[in-house]
Amino acid sequence: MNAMTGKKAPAGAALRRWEQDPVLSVEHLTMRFGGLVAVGDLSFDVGRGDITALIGPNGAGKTTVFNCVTGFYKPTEGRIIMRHGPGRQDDTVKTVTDSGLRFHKEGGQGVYLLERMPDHEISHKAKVARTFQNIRLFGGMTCLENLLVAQHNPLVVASGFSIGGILGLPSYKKAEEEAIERAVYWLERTHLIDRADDPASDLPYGAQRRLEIARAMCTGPELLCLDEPAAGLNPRESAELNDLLRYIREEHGTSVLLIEHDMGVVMEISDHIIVLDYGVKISDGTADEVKADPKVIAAYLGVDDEEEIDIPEVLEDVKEVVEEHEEQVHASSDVPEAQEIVIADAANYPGRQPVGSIEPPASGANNLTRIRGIGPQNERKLNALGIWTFGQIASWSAEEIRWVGSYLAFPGRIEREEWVAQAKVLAEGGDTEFSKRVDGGKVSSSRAGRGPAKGSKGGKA
Ligand SMILES: Nc1ncnc2c1ncn2[C@@H]1O[C@H](COP(=O)(O)OP(=O)(O)OP(=O)(O)O)[C@@H](O)[C@H]1O
Repeated sequence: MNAMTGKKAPAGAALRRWEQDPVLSVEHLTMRFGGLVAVGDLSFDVGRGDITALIGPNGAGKTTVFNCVTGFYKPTEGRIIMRHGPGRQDDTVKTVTDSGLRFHKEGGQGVYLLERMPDHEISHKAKVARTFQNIRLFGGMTCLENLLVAQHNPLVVASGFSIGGILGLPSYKKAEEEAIERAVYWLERTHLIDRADDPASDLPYGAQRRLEIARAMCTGPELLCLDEPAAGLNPRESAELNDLLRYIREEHGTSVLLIEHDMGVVMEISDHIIVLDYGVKISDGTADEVKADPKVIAAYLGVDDEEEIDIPEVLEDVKEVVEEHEEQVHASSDVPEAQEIVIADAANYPGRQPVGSIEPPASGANNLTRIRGIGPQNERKLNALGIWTFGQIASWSAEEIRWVGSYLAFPGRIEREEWVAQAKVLAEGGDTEFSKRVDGGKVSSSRAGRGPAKGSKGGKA
């Protein structure tokens, strides 16, 4: 079956590379919103290991396709097949379709019918990861924390849904170490390792885009779906993005499906381009084929030679996009649901505070995320140790610094001694450059301002 046409390829007709070995096939996809047909009877294949671009004018239906593939929308009609392992696996696809099951996997192979699966299964079982048009990082968490939270699922599984975690089982410790290793790897690959301890909302726009990709890659996807990854990037950042996507494909064999308006990016890196207009496919082929297609030129690339670009207007648009984005980051600065805290080596804790003080001291807790390098995840772990105030951190002994460093298992670039120095200033009621930015709302934090953590709870020892 040919996903482009929905028909069997005529005898003798050579299948395109992406038709022979598709990681994803979208077949006869239709999505209606009331009377509006956002996507109509759309079929295409995404080749394994390819960079595939979905392009088209505004409102063509690209994001709707992404939302159907990643389970945010249930399609009105159609089938979306994700495959692990080589080839079309037509027999398995038929068996799964006829059986009414959602997927079948065996050995290294698997067939997943995404239109039947909830979004969390699409990411964890079918291994499809995505980024969004408007960045959706946890702005108040550090870069490293954002990448650890993305791997929440394997950690929960390794902890036997928390019981093992509380007991500090080796499987949990190992999974935690692997999660950190993976996070550090992707921070290095995306040139963000020096910002590991900084809140995500404190990064420049282009760096946040890279962090989103790093976060998606931490889940070990087979297919990475990127919604306008180059939006708002300057030419240097766009070139870096191209290199990163090529690296992801070449070194990890991850297939990439992207929506992109930046034709420089699309034409340079895409192996395969699908063009939509009004929810319908108007072209499908290599960059050279699509560029030469009169339908595409008419619908999309056809810019009148006489037409002049109004630079001030473009800059105004960019400003709007950036402002909208900043609002989004601040809006999404909530900390996701807390995980159980593990204190595996509690008996050897050299600190003066009792381990596992669940409640803050009567005098109130400080907002420890005003210390640069302590994000909300670390703050919770410190609270679970009974550390609630700047004064406590300011008085850490060298031994305690070492112990806490290993407890947090946090390969931060900001030395613990630097935390202690900041804590000393804050404990005296002073400010640091960073705390001023937190207090001024310029950096998202676990909570607003300088005051005590109301209703804050630590984990169990
Ligand atoms: N949840 C929804 N409810 C109603 N209409 C929707 C919904 N989502 C999308 N649409 C409509 O479907 C059509 C396709 O929208 P979509 O966002 O998929 O286009 P797009 O190609 O991604 O556009 P852009 O490039 O501007 O992001 C548009 O007319 C849009 O208004």
